[in-house]
Amino acid sequence: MPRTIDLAVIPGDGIGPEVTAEALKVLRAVLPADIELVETQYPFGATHYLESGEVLSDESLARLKQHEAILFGAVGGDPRDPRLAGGIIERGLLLKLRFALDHYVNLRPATLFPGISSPLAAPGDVDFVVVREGTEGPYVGNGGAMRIGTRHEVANETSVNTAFGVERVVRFAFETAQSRARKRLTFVHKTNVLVHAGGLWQRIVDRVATEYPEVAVDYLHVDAATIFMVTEPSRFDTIVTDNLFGDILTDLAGAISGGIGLAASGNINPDREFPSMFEPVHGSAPDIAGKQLADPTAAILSAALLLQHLGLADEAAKINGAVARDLAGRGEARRGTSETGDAIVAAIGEH
Ligand SMILES: NC(=O)c1ccc[n+]([C@@H]2O[C@H](COP(=O)([O-])OP(=O)(O)OC[C@H]3O[C@@H](n4cnc5c(N)ncnc54)[C@H](O)[C@@H]3O)[C@@H](O)[C@H]2O)c1
Ligand SMILES: CC(C)[C@H](C(=O)O)[C@@H](O)C(=O)O
Ligand SMILES: [Mg+2]
Repeated sequence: MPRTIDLAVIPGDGIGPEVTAEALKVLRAVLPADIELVETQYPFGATHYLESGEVLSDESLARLKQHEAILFGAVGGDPRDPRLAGGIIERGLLLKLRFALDHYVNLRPATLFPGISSPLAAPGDVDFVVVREGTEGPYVGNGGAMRIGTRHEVANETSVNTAFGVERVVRFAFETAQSRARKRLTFVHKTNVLVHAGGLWQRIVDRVATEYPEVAVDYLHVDAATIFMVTEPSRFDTIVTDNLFGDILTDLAGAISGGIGLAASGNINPDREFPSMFEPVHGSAPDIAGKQLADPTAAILSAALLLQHLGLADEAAKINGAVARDLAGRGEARRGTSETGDAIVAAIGEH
C-alpha cells in the first residue's frame, strides 16, 4: 500500500545544513517507490533568529507538531555574538522542542565499526546504547542568579527529577536492555554526592529491576564510568542516566567510536503523542562550517534511527549496512561532506 512520510526538516546553522542535505539524499535513495517522502523545511536556528527575530514561535511549534517526525541538523551561532548570549538558541529552540514534544528518551547508540580507528578500543569493543533522560535534570531552567556581576553573586541551577519522569525513562532503558543480546543495564549517576536525585533514581532502578529478572543491572558513579568507557568499553551494553551526565558521556562515547562525526541520536517520545526528532550528537561546528569538511555520517545514521522509529526496519538496516560498508573501505583519505553522502548512497545500491 502506498505510504507517505510527512517529515519536518530543520537544517539549522553551521554544518547543520551540510550534513542534513546528505541525510536527505540517503533517505530519498533508500525508500522504495511506494513510500513518498514529503519534506517541509523550517529555517530555525541562530541565522534565522538574527534575520527575523524568531527563535521558535508557538505557531511554528504547533505546525511542527503536525508532522510525523523531525530531522534536525544542528544549531548554534558565533559564540562571541552578544545577541546569542544566554543560550537563546540552544534553550529557546533545541531544548524547547525536546520539552514541548516530550522527548523523554534521548537515545544515543555507540558502535565502533570495522575499518574505523579508535584511540584505544578495537571493533566489537564498543557496542552500547545510552538512554539519556531528555526532559528533566539541570536542563529544565529552574535556576536564577542574584547580585549579578558583583563579588557577592549567587547562581543556582536546580536539577529537577520527578518519580514520573525517572520511572518512564528507566522503564524504556530496561526494555532496551531486555531486547539486546547481552541484556545488561548500567545505571550511571553520582549517588554518593547528589543524594536526593541519586536516591530517587536508585530506588526506581531497583524497583523496576524486579520486573526484568533477565537483565543484569549494575551501577557506576559517573566519574568512574568515564574511566571504563575509555579503558574497558566492552563492559557497557545499555546505559541509563540523567540529562546532563548523558550529554557528557555521549560526546565521550562518540570519541571512542571513531569520532563525533559518526554519533547519531534520537529524541524520542515513546508514547507517540508528538513527533520524535532525530539529529547527530554533534553541534554546528563553526570551526569547519561551509568548508565541506563535516562528516555527514552521524546525520545519516540518525536518519536510520528515524526510519526504525517509523517502523521501516528494513530500510533502516539498509542505511546501517551501507554506512558499515562505506566505513570499512574509507581508509585515511579525506573526503568532502557530499562525497561521503554520495559514497553511502552508492553503497546502498551494492546490496
Ligand atoms: N544538537 C545541537 O544542535 C547541538 C549539539 C551540540 C552543540 N551545539 C551547539 O553547536 C555550537 C558548537 O558547539 P561545540 O563546538 O561545543 O560542539 P560541536 O559538536 O559543534 O564541535 C566540537 C568539535 O567537533 C567537530 N565536529 C563536530 N561535528 C563534526 C562532524 N560532523 N564532522 C567532523 N567534525 C565535527 C568540530 O569541528 C569541533 O572541533 C554551539 O553553539 C553549541 O551550543 C548544538
Ligand atoms: C546544544 C545542547 C543544548 C545539547 C545538549 O546539551 O543536550 C547538545 O550538547 C546535545 O548533546 O544535543
Ligand atoms: Mg552534547
